Amino acid sequence: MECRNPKLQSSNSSNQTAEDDDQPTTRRIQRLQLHLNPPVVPPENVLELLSCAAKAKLSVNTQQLSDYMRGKHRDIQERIFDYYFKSRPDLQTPVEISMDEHRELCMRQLLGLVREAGIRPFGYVADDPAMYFAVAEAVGSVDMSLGVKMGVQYSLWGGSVLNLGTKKHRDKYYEGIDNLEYTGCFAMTELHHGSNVQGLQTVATFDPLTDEFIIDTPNDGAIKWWIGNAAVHGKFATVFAKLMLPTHDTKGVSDMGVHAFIVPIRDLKTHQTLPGIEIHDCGHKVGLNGVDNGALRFRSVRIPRDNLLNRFGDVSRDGKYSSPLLSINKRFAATLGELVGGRVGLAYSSVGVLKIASTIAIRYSLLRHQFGPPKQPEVSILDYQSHQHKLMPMLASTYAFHFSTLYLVEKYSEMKKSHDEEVVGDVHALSAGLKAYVTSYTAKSLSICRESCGGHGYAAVNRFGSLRNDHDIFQTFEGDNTVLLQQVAGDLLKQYQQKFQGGTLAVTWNYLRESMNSYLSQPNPVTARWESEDHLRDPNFQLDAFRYRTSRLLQSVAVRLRKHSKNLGSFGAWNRCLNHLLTLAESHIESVILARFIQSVQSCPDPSGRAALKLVCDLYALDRIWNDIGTYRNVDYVAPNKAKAIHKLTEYLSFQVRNIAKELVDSFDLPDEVTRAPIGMQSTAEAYSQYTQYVGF
Ligand SMILES: Cc1cc2nc3c(=O)[nH]c(=O)nc-3n(C[C@H](O)[C@H](O)[C@H](O)COP(=O)(O)OP(=O)(O)OC[C@H]3O[C@@H](n4cnc5c(N)ncnc54)[C@H](O)[C@@H]3O)c2cc1C
Repeated sequence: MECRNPKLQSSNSSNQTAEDDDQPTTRRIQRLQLHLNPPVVPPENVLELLSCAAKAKLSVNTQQLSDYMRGKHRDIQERIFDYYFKSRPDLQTPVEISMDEHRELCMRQLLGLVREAGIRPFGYVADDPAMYFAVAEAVGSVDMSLGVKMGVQYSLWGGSVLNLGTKKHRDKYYEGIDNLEYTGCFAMTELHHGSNVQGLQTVATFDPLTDEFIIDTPNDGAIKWWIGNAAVHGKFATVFAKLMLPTHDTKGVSDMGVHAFIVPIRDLKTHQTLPGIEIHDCGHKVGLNGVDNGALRFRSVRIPRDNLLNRFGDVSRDGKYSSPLLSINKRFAATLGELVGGRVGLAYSSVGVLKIASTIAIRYSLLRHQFGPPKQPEVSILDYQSHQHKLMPMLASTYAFHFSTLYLVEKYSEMKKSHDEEVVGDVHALSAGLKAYVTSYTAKSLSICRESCGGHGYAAVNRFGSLRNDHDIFQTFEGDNTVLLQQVAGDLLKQYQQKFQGGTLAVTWNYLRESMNSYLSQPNPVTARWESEDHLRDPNFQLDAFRYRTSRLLQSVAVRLRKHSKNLGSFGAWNRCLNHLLTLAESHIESVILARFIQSVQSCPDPSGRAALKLVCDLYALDRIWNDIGTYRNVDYVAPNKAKAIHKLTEYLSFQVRNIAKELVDSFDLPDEVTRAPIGMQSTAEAYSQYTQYVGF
């Protein structure tokens, strides 16, 4: 593509002069840098990618790019779309629907999927997680409430039985969970405690006389709250409660920590609420009203000893406790660790939502024409620089997240097979970080998409309202994002300490080994001034910038924590540095996302697709650097001239991406039934007519 930005051209040529002035030193430092930070992309490949991306007009082979993107599980997604949109259009969710009708419809949608379309998600939870996440993404795009309801049934309730229970539980419950006879809930959260799971107050006391546990809600704060499937459809609940064992000392009982128990809540035949259980409806929500969230109170509810999900801790007939894990903290970590699948699914589905929203917004922005030069046709609103600024980095991020969440799913599947400790650690931190980062980004982007479509973006039929309302809670459930980012920061600090004690680093953190070394020296004053397009678009520079920032944040927060701990204690010091820690976690996740994106660009077999991805990847990287330019400037990693060049190039790349924006959203390969917004139809010729028909013309 021709460089149509004269300012950029002149700045590039002047860069050349600046570099030439200093050539011998520059080369020496470059060599030194290459030694310290081996390049992720060999220089000859960088040139090839750049020359492709710089061609006069990028022509994208949508089919090939789409084939590269869609991965292995497209067939099952097509089966799901065919079922809901072709065979059973009566199961589609209308734009206007009451809460009660929506809940019933959602249940029928799920029953239809399992019993009529013959898709059995539970088998995938057990044996093929990547397939399960593909199913979840597809049903979520039919109706996000359906995606969440399915998640509650199979990933949360079913997953707790599979992952926290043992063979006896699997034998007894698998079939019923799979065929939806045993509908169930995952009852962890209480009125007074959500994120702080160790603060739960529900108790399960062992009664050795009857060989039962007695489940009790000791006060109003311990009422289980927000429990999906509880208000209407659930027959069982996995209840998280403190396990109390009788002792022969003065205390009388001993608290063994939070464990999970299967508690029947409704009669299997009559569906009546069982004795001792009180259920109320959490009522109408901001979104996801197809899911029946309820509140549960237990009054001395007796369940057999066998209902303890006993993989990480068991109680014998005579009331003795045993566990392969020695401390309460270890058992707690192992229990929660088994639940990361939900986070992986949310991160993955959130990218699906972002694809739908950005597709609608970009297609409409191409179609919509407003104003123009005097006496000339009006221009597409996507030709406005401000509009490109709103939507093109978002499109680039969507691609970036696509590849990183695919990677997360791969890693999660590997973890489920190998149980390798290093992979487990990596998946825990990566799933927490990506879930938090991606869902927060998508939530913000949904508002930007609505706004970028003007008034028509506000019509419910054009989807942004329901997408935004339904998706919003992705930031909170399965781990609040702010809390999850702290886990990532905590993990980074642990890795940092290990590094200085000579330990090994987990896979995703490996880069710290090199970048911490380069961090310890001051930024190079010569490279800080390099501003040529070739340099700024070199993935080695981009990754180095991301990793440098993370290393610096990590090193400085470690020093601050140490300093504040002396006076404030570790809790107070952590709180004093909290914003710093959150920035560190985000910075690390951005580095991981960029590294995956760069690898995915290189692996794309089709040259036209590779060039398009390279362009989009550069925009992702430079936009993020520009967003945080203050940090880079403060430490002189980037000199003023380079900061200016980064800004100019980011705007120019947005403009270049705009020119292939249609092909890039088409490559997401979302059928019109999935986007469903009249203003976001694939064929722009139809968009206005669909919309006018919808209102009755
Ligand atoms: C629609 C919906 C469905 C749900 N489904 C289920 C379900 O099926 N089963 C279930 O068990 N639960 C469910 N939940 C509950 C959900 O998991 C909790 O809402 C979530 O864990 C957060 O807990 P909380 O709401 O108590 O928020 P809190 O933990 O009270 O957090 C409130 C705010 O405080 C901040 N905060 C908290 N701790 C810290 C900290 N250490 N540092 C900094 N900031 C902090 C958070 O960032 C947040 O902004 C659901 C909730 C909703 C709304």
